[in-house]
Amino acid sequence: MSIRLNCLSNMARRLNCNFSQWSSRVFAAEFDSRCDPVYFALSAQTPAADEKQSLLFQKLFSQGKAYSIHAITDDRIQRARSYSDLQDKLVSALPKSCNLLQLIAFHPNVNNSLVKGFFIQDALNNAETENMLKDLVKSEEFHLCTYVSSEDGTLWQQCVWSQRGKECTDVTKHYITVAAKPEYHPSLLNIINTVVFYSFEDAYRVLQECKECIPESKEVLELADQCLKNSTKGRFPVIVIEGLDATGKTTLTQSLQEILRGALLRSPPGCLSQWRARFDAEPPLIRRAFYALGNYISACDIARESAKSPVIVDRYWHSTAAYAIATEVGGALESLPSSHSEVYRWPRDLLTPDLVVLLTVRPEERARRLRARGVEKTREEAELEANNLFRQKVEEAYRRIQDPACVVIDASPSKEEVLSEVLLLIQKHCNL
Ligand SMILES: Nc1ncnc2c1ncn2[C@@H]1O[C@H](COP(=O)(O)OP(=O)(O)O)[C@@H](O)[C@H]1O
Ligand SMILES: Nc1ccn([C@H]2C[C@H](O)[C@@H](COP(=O)(O)OP(=O)(O)O)O2)c(=O)n1
Repeated sequence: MSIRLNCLSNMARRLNCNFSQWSSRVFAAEFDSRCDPVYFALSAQTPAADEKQSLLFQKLFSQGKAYSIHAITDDRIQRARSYSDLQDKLVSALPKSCNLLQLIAFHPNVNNSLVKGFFIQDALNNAETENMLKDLVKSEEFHLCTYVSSEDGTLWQQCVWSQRGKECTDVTKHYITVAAKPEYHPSLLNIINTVVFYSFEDAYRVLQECKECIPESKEVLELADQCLKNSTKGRFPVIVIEGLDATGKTTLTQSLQEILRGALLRSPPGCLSQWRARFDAEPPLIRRAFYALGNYISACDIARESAKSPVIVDRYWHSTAAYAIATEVGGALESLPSSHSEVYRWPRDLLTPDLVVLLTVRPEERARRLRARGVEKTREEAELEANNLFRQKVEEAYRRIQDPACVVIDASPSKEEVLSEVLLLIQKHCNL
């Protein structure tokens, strides 16, 4: 995997890559999101042979032939979209003998230094694989490396491939050494301003940069332009109901609206519904900026309505941040940023509700509710199984968000019991 992504912006510099610019990057190849990645770095000098290291590297590099590839561009929108395109191309076109791993390169402790790519193990050393990857490099959008061992198989080198005229040749070689496991999972480096946005301007800027490639962005930006950036809450309480799918948000918010004679709003607001699927299909940078702007647009409605009556909101900032963090952070529950991390802070310029209630339900009860909704049993069970870790991560991220923190309610009991518990909470927190 190249180490130079955000340093080099043109072909000339790519061919004459300066080793010092990228030697400090660490690479992480992930076999399975539940296990630690294999961390490695590059070295200009021949490293001392090390038995443990060579065993680790054999697992990575010696399965037939190994390659790494990533998109090259300084433009963050293009880079995010190229990564998604590359993933689609690799998944559909690589021979079945290939094993596709996530490979990330990063500068330890440097925010937003993370570059995503792929590591490919081709057990059968298939000519088709190499041809396909070389074709991708010809587009000059991607950067390709191969990995070769010394004759005795104890040392490994990374060869950087480049397109020269019509030929694809290896231009530079560097030794590979084991890198220390970083204190935090490297995915944490790319949360702030890449998947979670802490101001209107930061989210707005992403969609502005998308205007050319996603024309729908202009319409979303126009709606955002109409909303007051610092919407001030009225005198009536604002109550947000949060929770995973099928925890009972719709049921509860409707009952609360009736009982409190309030306004029922949601984020993203109805005016964005027509573009939701469009932005859901985009990479996290763009998709999450869309949801972040949705909160600011909802905040305008909340400000207006809370001058007239209590306001109940179905999902808001907690959902935006919790899903974004849980999706971005690879690995186990323990990989989530620690409770006091700044990623759990509330955006300074976003209207703050009086109460945020998080509905949680036991997994069996959630499965029962989904069944009652008519979701096919086997598919739903498979989904639950596959997403169990993800669901735990989202729920844990919800619980860690601060100022305001959410009040957690067990929503497994009957609808009436859940409603009366939440009404008690509202009385206590909102003087109603
Ligand atoms: N407390 C409850 N006890 C039993 N079933 C419930 C309860 N709350 C909601 N449900 C049912 O669970 C399903 C999911 O609820 P819903 O309100 O649509 O959740 P969400 O909006 O969070 O996806 C619906 O069929 C609903 O009738
Ligand atoms: N305010 C919000 C609401 C939803 N989201 C995102 C977070 C998740 O990716 C999805 C969850 O939406 P989902 O369709 O499961 O939820 P509902 O069925 O609308 O309750 O939307 C958000 O980022 N911000």
